[in-house]
Amino acid sequence: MKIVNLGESNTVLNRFVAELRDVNIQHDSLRFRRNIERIGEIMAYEISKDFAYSEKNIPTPLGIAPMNTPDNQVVISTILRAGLPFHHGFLSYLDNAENAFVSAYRKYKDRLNFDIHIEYIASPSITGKTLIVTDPMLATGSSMELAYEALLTKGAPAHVHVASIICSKPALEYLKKKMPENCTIWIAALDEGLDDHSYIIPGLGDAGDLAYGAKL
Ligand SMILES: O=P(O)(O)OC[C@H]1O[C@H](OP(=O)(O)OP(=O)(O)O)[C@H](O)[C@@H]1O
Ligand SMILES: O=c1cc[nH]c(=O)[nH]1
Ligand SMILES: [Mg+2]
Repeated sequence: MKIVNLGESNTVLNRFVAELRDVNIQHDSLRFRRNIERIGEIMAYEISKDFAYSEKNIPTPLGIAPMNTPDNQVVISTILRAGLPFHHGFLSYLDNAENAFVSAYRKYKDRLNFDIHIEYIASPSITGKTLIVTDPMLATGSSMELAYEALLTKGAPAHVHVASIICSKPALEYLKKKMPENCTIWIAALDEGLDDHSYIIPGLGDAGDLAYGAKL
């Protein structure tokens, strides 16, 4: 397993993450969604450096241009709801990828305890493919673990990329144990811990609500 924290380098990515976190900026939901999307675009570009490439002869109006292009069959998979703008960012750059969607939500038994429910999955076969599972937040890591388990009912991927924006240290430790050896975890920030409601501290709050509004 490999872990890549893109936030460790000083790039414009860190400004997009800062804007997601900033209470004075994050309530602009259009900007919030677009920043998640922009981070998806950057992460897709970074992950594409891990793909397998082969040379193809591309016909131009004036001749033949030898070009190295990727050969991986990619499936971008997203955990609803907060994953949607992230998914779109990935799809902007990996536009010939296939797509999968999984629903995961926290059902609170009381203020502190919850189960995660997976009720919906729409996915092509993932056998032999490069599976990218995207979700902007990894708090306990349970939604990612359960979504990945649900996706395994659709085949055995050749490689798995977990792509997230803010990951808590406990979630990273948890996923190191739960995800397979052929997995790379990509994050943009590693935060210290969780509050008693299992929200990431300092985190950004509720990504789904900030992107799409409060739910009942
Ligand atoms: O690592 P975990 O402890 O499982 O928490 C992370 C999950 O929480 C968020 O979704 P949420 O359940 O808030 O649903 P939403 O996107 O519909 O708001 C986030 O997008 C993850 O799916
Ligand atoms: O910090 C958190 C935890 C779960 N879901 C979120 O959107 N944020
Ligand atoms: Mg969710």
